[in-house]
Amino acid sequence: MSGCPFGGGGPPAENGAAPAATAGKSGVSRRGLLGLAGVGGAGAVAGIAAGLLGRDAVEAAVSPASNVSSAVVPFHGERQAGITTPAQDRLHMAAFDVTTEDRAALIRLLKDWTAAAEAMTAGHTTGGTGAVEGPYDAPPEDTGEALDLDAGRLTLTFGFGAGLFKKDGKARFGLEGRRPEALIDLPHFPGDALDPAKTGGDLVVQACADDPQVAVHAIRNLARIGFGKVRVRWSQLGFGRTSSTSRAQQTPRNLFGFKDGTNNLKAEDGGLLNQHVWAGGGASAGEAWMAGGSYLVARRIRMHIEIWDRTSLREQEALVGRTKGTGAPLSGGEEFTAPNFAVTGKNQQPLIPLDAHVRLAHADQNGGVRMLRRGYNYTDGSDGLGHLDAGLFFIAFVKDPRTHYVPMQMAMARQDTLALEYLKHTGSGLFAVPPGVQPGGFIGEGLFS
Ligand SMILES: C=CC1=C(C)c2cc3[nH]c(cc4nc(cc5[nH]c(cc1n2)c(C)c5CCC(=O)O)C(CCC(=O)O)=C4C)c(C)c3C=C
Ligand SMILES: [Fe+2]
Repeated sequence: MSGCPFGGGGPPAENGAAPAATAGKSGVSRRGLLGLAGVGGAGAVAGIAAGLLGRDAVEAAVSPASNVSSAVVPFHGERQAGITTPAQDRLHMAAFDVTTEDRAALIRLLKDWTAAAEAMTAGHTTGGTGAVEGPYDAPPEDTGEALDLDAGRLTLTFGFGAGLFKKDGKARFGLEGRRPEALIDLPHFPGDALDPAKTGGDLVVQACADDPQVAVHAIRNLARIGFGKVRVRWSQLGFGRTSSTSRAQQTPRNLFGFKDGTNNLKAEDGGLLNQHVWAGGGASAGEAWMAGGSYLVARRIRMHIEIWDRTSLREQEALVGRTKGTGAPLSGGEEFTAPNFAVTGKNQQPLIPLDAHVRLAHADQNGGVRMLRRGYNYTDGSDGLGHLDAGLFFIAFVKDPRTHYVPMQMAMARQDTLALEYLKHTGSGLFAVPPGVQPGGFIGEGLFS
């Protein structure tokens, strides 16, 4: 761990941000604010900070969580971090229902979340006084469990659900005409067994980090800041990324034991990202705020691992269409060899079966569309019937879910034997992820301008 993340060097960021060194803060220290506290008391600090110094000064005054990580992923940038930035190993995602109907309160929340996200992704505590420097008789501004931990490459990625725009037939927050057409209500897919308590949400926050405590701390503090304005609808912990988002990363494995993420879109795929991941400005002026953003599809997919574990290796490989050991396609070669769907074996049957997952998911079968997958394994205890509630928390970022997710999911739900016999979708969400935040701006600013 090194010195201040705003002062040091750093590699170029992959979210279009300047390196940490130039991302830029003026560097008012927490100690400086505490000096003010001596004049008016710590309680006055918040008022001074919020009212007189302005948000930049408050942001700059965040207190270091202790050591500052060299592993800081810049929060600011053209795109939000947590999409093409290298996938970390831990996830805590939370969806929130917005309980206030006050537009100003919602904007205030997004500004407060921005300030907290800037602080936490830099390895700092939240608020002007952090976890232990505030008034003794008031709850601390930061919950404290990340003290002594570094930034852990924390990324916080924010998205807006359909319920932010309209709920129970009523437009909300003056956002009529601003809902992007691509932010559809996902259709019911055959076999869906969605739990309403694990589905939907007006806002989503994806927290990814190297350390689960860092990710959990981040969501917890955002929920605390949102008290009285938002309520957690569902949250999901994940471990063991199930995708690579950079060619520098080794392909990880899912809970079926297979390499997952081999043929994922990766940060290095520049032009393809424009084609398949980054959203355009939409057909109407009202949705221009989404240009450069993306759409996040989340699906909680339970895997029937006990049945899988009694399935032969031959059958497992046929279901996936790749070998379990190396991840090579069944048509031959090594992990990154392109699958050949035409080649047949001794019995004239295709080496990659017609119902294999990789065949049905491949761009050739889906009008050329691709997606950037960024999912995680999960286990949430057991179901009381002797089975683990385990699976894959599928996350994908796509340019437009109508073309880049729904048709592929529909085909899988109908024809993919892996999906039909071994998977059950129990939760779901679709969120519009706005472009990145610039210094001095706030999350989703364009939506409110
Ligand atoms: C609708 C999209 C997809 C869902 C849902 C999905 C679920 C799912 N996938 C696996 C395991 C693997 N998937 C692999 C490849 C793959 N999967 C999708 C899409 C969905 N998967 C795509 C687009 C691809 C790439 C296809 C290609 O272009 O070749 C693989 C192979 C390795 C890889 O390329 O990543 C595995 C293994 C599980 C277990 C699962 C649900 C629990
Ligand atoms: Fe897949």
